[in-house]
Amino acid sequence: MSTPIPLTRHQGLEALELRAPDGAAATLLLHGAHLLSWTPAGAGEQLYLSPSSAYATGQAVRGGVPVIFPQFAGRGTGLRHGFARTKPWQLVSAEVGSDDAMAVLRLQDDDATRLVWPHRFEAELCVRVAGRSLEIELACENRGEESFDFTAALHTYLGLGSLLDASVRGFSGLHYWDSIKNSEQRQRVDLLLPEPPLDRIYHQVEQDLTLTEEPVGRPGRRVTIRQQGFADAVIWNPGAEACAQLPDMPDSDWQRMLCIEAAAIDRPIRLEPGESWAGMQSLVLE
Ligand SMILES: O=P(O)(O)OC[C@H]1O[C@@H](O)[C@H](O)[C@@H](O)[C@@H]1O
Repeated sequence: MSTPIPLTRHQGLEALELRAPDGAAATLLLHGAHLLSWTPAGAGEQLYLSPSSAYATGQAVRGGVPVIFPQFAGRGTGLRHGFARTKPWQLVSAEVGSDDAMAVLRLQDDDATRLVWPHRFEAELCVRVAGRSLEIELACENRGEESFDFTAALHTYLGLGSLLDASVRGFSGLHYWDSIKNSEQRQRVDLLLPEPPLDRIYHQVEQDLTLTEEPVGRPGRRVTIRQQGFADAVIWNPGAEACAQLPDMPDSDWQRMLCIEAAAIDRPIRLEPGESWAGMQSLVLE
């Protein structure tokens, strides 16, 4: 048995409040299919959301989980980080099940998207919360008559008490592109103590990543991050200087976030007519 979730409004935009029977919850905007909030059952907010973010048509929200499609960053001739994060998506379904809450949103090509990316496509984003877990799945189908390539990411902003207490594990032996040093590097140790500015694209990420926060005298936190269908993982923190240049983020908030993104960048996804692809990022609060 399932119960439909009604559309509501958040910051003046259409939104869905997902709440599973066990209390796990998430807030999803139709604008950009942007996930703003994730609170696992019995726990607090896990995502960073900028208090100075804009909520307006054509603008991207700073924080939560922006959907990056069909272009990652400036790697192409299209819009930086693609158009998906600034377009209105359509509601396909949203319901509370016996042990979860789930929503599916859809984006199709239109005159505006074909102007910047001349392809016919149908993308879907599915968000599911249950207990201590969050699953975000992005899928895309080629609805046209020619093949196309795209890059994509689920640009997850994890919220932190303090970056100083945070570490990430799971990168040992991986090669990465350091976008700040503009060079390819290899990570030898497993442990990453984020020292911003940090902007890396790790390749061939097959193992789970673990974000740990260990504040002195306060309870710690561990989130396991798994990805499927996405070969790369991006770690990004702007640091003090670049954060001060961001109009939609308070100057000191780089200390309160770390982006861990499931991404397909290094080898763009190629879809032949009629073909489809799906990639998922799942997060579990231990
Ligand atoms: O400011 P934007 O467009 O949301 O991008 C934020 C960051 O997104 C990350 O994914 C990129 O690796 C960074 O280079 C970029 O600065």
